[in-house]
Amino acid sequence: MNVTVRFAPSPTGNIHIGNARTALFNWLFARKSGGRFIQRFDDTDRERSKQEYADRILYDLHWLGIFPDHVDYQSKRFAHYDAAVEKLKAAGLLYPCYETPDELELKRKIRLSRKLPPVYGREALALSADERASLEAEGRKPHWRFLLPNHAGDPSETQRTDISWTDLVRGEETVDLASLSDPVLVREDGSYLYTLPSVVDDIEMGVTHVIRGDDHITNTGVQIALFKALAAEPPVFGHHNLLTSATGEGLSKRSGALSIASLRDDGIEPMSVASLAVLTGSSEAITAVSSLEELAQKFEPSAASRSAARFDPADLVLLNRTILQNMPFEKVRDRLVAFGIGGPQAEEFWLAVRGNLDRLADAAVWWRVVSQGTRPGIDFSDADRAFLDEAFDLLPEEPWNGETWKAWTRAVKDKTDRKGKALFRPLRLALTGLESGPELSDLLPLLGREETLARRP
Ligand SMILES: Nc1ncnc2c1ncn2[C@@H]1O[C@H](COP(=O)(O)OP(=O)(O)OP(=O)(O)O)[C@@H](O)[C@H]1O
Repeated sequence: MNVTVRFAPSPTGNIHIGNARTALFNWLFARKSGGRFIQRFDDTDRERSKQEYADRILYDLHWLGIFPDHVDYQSKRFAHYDAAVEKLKAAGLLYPCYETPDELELKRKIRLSRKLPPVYGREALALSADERASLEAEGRKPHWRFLLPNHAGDPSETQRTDISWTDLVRGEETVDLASLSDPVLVREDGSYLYTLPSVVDDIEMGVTHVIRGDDHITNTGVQIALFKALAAEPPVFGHHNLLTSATGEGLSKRSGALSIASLRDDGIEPMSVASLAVLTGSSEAITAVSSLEELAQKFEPSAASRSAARFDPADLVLLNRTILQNMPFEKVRDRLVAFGIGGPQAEEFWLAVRGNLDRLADAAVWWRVVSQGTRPGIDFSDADRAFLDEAFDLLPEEPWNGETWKAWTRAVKDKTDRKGKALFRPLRLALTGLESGPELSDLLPLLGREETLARRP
């Protein structure tokens, strides 16, 4: 089977980590099966949708390593939706309704008081042509509902009409259509709600697998009915659990919380974000994965758990450390240039400091420590000062390499009465101005003898 998946956000804000989970699930699924990934913008709401947001979403996806095979916009496809509407009307499956929101609310209350399910009672189906004409003469415009294939007779019947599918993530799933109102597909002003354009596009774009958040499970029941009403075979569906904030709040594009842009601005590596977005809330262990190819190997949709999972950004920093620790120089060479890190020592420098970084930008601090000379102005005690004097006198001659530090400190230990922390701490402080940091055996050759001597307090 030629797999085709899609990611279909509304371009109404910056995507957040939950949206990224959906995008990545689709991307990894496509990569695993050699399939296609369609980026489709659900921009039928012309008021709220903006091209600027669509561009930002594409930028965020590229940053994560997702490069769609095709990009499309629903706002360019209204003719296709209009054609589907005509088909449904001709089949008697889309019917005009005239109730105002207040009238609907009243009907809902009456049904509840009669202990009936609070669904739309299909009263508009019974309207005659004359009744419809007079409602329209009053100035009412119809909205259009899809006649769900449930208890085609009296909606007050309690008979169930189940729609079932085998979910890629959750296994057997069932939605009882009898518990749902006939959904509105077209509003009074002629604009489309999400349901119909999504199904028409999935059919016409040959989407074989719809993978999305479990906020869509009920929609899927309705959409499967709509696929069938349009004489199409429904795709395979998969619904993964949603991510929440660390304190359990839901995420939304409008709030901006945990947006991909904010994590990027915070200096987090794309693979830290991708690893955590995919592995959180699953039975897979959370580990730092270094490429999307490797993540695709680990990815198993059915490993996602059924309940919402908290996304803790503190975990990102831990993953980031691991990812940077294992990052080869070729992968960061160009990015280091942006921090002024380059030249013949750059690779050696990277290998010396990469184990000590929370974020790539931290490398700039170490570059300054190594290349610009640090005169930390540490107030050493007289005893430390005397010790350091003796130690600096013992600095080996060049050439220096990874063994120089060991040779030097061995000589210092033999000559002075110091060992352990009493020996290493003042040396580290004198050389870097800091109590901790990269291995001095790695830093020393980068400094060179002249610069090291210049740091003698
Ligand atoms: N918190 C979440 N965790 C995982 N997936 C999510 C989350 N929120 C949305 N999604 C998924 O992201 C995809 C795009 O959805 P959509 O554009 O509706 O985003 P949203 O953030 O829910 O919307 P809104 O613009 O209303 O904030 C959908 O497949 C949806 O299931």
